[in-house]
Amino acid sequence: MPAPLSLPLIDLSPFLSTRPDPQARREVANQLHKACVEFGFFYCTGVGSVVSRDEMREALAVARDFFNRPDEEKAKLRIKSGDGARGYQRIGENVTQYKKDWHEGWDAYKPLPPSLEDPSKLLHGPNQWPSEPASFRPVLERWVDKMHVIGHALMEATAMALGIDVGGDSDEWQRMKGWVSDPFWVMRCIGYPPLPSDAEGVSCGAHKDYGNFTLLHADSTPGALQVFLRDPAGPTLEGDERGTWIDADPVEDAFVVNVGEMVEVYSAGLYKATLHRVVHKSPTYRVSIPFFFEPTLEARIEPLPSALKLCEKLPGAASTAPVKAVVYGDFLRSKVSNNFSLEDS
Ligand SMILES: O=C(O)CCC(=O)C(=O)O
Ligand SMILES: [Fe+2]
Repeated sequence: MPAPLSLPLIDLSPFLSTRPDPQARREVANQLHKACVEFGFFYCTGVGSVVSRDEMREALAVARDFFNRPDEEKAKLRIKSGDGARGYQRIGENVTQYKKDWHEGWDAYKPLPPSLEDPSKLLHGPNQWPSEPASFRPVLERWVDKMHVIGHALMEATAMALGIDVGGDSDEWQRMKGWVSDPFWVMRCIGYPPLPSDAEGVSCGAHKDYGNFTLLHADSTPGALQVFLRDPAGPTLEGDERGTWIDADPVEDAFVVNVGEMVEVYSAGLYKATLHRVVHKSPTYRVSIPFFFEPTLEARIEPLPSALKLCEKLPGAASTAPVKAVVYGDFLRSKVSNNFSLEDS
């Protein structure tokens, strides 16, 4: 029997070091290129200079403590119909492909300047931070800052992976940096009770992430997150793609990173956003914290010339349909408004 496939591990430390080693960076960029063409997913290690093991534990602990709070307390933070995005959702309120997801969640987005805040407008409300546990907000605000450091490092590694010169002032690298000059980040805390055998959906239905990079930190529960490996001869049909579901079990001190649909656009279809889902059946309460390192709302994301050149060299890996430019904010608004159950019970 062939060994079960697992996602590649990439040590990002050369991109986080203050003393750059060009050869080490080149090697990481090459690994990233291969991982993004083949999987759209990888484990990111070597982040200890940014986030310690204790901080990783603490982030999960405050999220778990929040989910343990009484339902009435969590309900006060429920996502309101106006902003439609920031706050708490009970089990079943998040919907993927018309099926209710078996998880509860709390979502925060980059805050808007007070002059632009308007809770009656999609995404324009304030974040609804819980007051208990008291350390929830300071711990997770620090987390947001740290995820930005890793996000920017991933951006540089991706530029190199696409063959872009990041040392000088190349126009393409300037453009990429501009796209993430003020990321419209999203952070979710997700709590997964065991999936009942009669649930109509799964813990989190199969989907692709829509933005730039997702940095997922989850507790040690195995057999929950699954990634769809595209394979024309694979046993499973998901939408119009054939492939195989593989487990993406947690690796200590590593993030699970995946590329979203915006990377697919600027890499001209070379680095594909990949379907993933959560099917959590074991009898524990699983907690995860995906952080979405996204473009600025105004960024007009378009296929990069270097990516188009690479596609000519790798015709099999590239997208068959031409990839169109999109303004990230427009794309995001269309996605967010589709994500929630319409029931208001
Ligand atoms: O909880 C997880 O492992 C994955 C969550 C996820 O895919 C998402 O929120 O986009
Ligand atoms: Fe996801």
